[in-house]
Amino acid sequence: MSADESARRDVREPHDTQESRAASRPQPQRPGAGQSAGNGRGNSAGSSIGNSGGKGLRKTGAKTSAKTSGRGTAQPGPPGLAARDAATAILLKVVRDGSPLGPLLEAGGAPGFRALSAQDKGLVRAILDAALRHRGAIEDAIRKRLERPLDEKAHRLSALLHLGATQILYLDVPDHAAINLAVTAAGRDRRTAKTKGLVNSVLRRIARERSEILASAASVKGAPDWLIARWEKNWGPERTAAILAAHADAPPLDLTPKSDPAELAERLSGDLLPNGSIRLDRLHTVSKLPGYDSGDWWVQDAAAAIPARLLGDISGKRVADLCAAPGGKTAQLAAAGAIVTAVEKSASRMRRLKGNLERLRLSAEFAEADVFSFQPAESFDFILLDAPCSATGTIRRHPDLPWTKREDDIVTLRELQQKMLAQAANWLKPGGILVYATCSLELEEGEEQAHIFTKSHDMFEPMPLKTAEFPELQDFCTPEGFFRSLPGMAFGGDARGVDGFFAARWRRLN
Ligand SMILES: C[S@@+](CC[C@H](N)C(=O)[O-])C[C@H]1O[C@@H](n2cnc3c(N)ncnc32)[C@H](O)[C@@H]1O
Repeated sequence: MSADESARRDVREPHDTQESRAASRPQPQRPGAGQSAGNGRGNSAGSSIGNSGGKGLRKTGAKTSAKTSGRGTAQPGPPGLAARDAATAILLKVVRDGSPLGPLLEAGGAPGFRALSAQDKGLVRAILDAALRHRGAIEDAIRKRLERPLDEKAHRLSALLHLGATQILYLDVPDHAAINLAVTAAGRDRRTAKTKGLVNSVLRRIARERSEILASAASVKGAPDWLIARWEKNWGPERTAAILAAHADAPPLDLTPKSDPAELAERLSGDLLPNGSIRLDRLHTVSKLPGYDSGDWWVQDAAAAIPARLLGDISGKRVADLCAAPGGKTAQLAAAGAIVTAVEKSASRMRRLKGNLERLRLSAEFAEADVFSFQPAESFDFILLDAPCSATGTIRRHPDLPWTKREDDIVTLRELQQKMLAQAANWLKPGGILVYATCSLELEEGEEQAHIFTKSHDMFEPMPLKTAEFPELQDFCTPEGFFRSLPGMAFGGDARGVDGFFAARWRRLN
C-alpha cells in the first residue's frame, strides 16, 4: 500500500477524534437492577469540531428504541430489526473489511443506516460503539459458550452473536428482546438460518451468566495481540493496562474556548483544565450547548489542544497549518491572532474545515493541496504539522481503530510522516519554529520520528519543552523535551484522562 493509499484509509483521520465526532452518540449503559455497569459507560460522537446533531439516547431511550424501531425503512420485519440489520452490516464492514466506522455512520454512509429514523440511528451508534469498545470481552464471552469454535468464514453469524451479546451485556435492552431479534435476524438470512438454535442458546447463556462475564471483562485483552505487544514493549505492562482501561470508558467532552476559559467554564458548568480546555460529561448534544451558534468554542480533546500552543506567541505572524482538517488546530492558531494558511488535501474535509471556521467566525487562508505539491508564495514564521498517523492515541474516541488497523499501516505512515516533515522544513524562515504532532501511541510516529528529523536536519535545533514554560504540562514533558500523553494519564487531577498525543519542536537556525 502506498503512503497515499494509507493516508486515504485514514480519512477518518486521527486527530478528528473529538474534533470531528462530537458528543451526540447515544450512551450505551449496562442495565439492570443491581448490575454494575462495569466498563460499559457511554460514548460520544457527532461531526466536525462542532457541527453535530443527534440526541443522546439514555438507558430508557435505548430500551424504547429497541421496542419501537424499524420505522424509516421499507424492510418488513419485527420492530428493531431494521436497526439490527444495519448494525450487522456495518459491524461486518468494520471487522471483516477493515472499513473505518465513522464514514459508515455519516450522511453518505452505509445504505441501511441512511434509511433509519433518527432514533434508530442513535441505537445503531450505541450498539456499534459498545460492540467495538468491548470487543475483546464480548469475543471471549461468546467463545467460552460455544461447543466448538465458529468457522472462520462465519462472519455474519459471528456479527449476530456479537451484537446480541452487546445488547445483553452493555445496553439497556431487555434480554428477551435482544435474543429474539438475534434469532429472528439469523432465521431471515439463508446463510445463518440453520444457526437459530445456536444463536438462541449462546445468547441465553450470556444473559444468565452476565454478572460473571462483566466481573471478569476487565481482565480480557481489549485490543489485538500485536497492538498490546507493542504497547507493553514501549510503555511497560502497567501503563499498557492503564491505556486499555482508559479505552473501555467513553471519554468526556472537551471544548477549546475562543476566549476567556473561566467565563465559558462557568457558563457551561464545566471543569476548567489547566491548559484552558473545558471539560463536560458526555451526555450533551454539542449543537445545543450554549455558545455553539455564536461560535464561542469547538470540540477538541485537551491533549489535542497542546501542540498549537507549543508555537508560543504567534499573533500577527504567518503560520502554516499542514494537514489541517477538520480544523481544531487551525481555529486555535486563528484565535491566537495568527495569519494562518490551512493546507489540506481532501476536498470534503476542507469543506468541513471551512464550515467549522465559519461557525467560529475565524478566518484563515485555505489551500486545498497536497503537502507534497503545495507551493507557498513565501516562507512561514511558524509551521505546525499535524501529520496523518495510526491514531492509536484516540482509540477511546474511535473504538473501531484496533480492529481496522494493521501493523504495516504504521510502517507506511512512518515513511509518509518522515517525508512530510522534510517537506515542511523547506518552508520555514530562519529563526522560525516547527512543531510536529501525531495522535499515535507508537514510537515510530512520535519519538523516533523526531530523533530522525533532528539527526538529518543540521539547520534545525530542538527546542525542548521546559516545565518552566509550561508548568501545567509537567507530567507530559519527557526527558528529551517532547510532549507525550497516554490515555489513562490524569490532567490537572482530572482522572478522566486525555488522548494519546506526541509533539516535538525545533527552531530553524538560518
Ligand atoms: C490528523 S488529521 C489533521 C487534524 C487537524 N490538524 C485538526 O487539528 O483538526 C490529518 C489530515 O491530514 C490530511 N492529509 C493527509 N495527507 C495529506 C497530504 N499529503 N497533504 C495534505 N493533507 C493531507 C488528511 O486529509 C487529514 O485531514
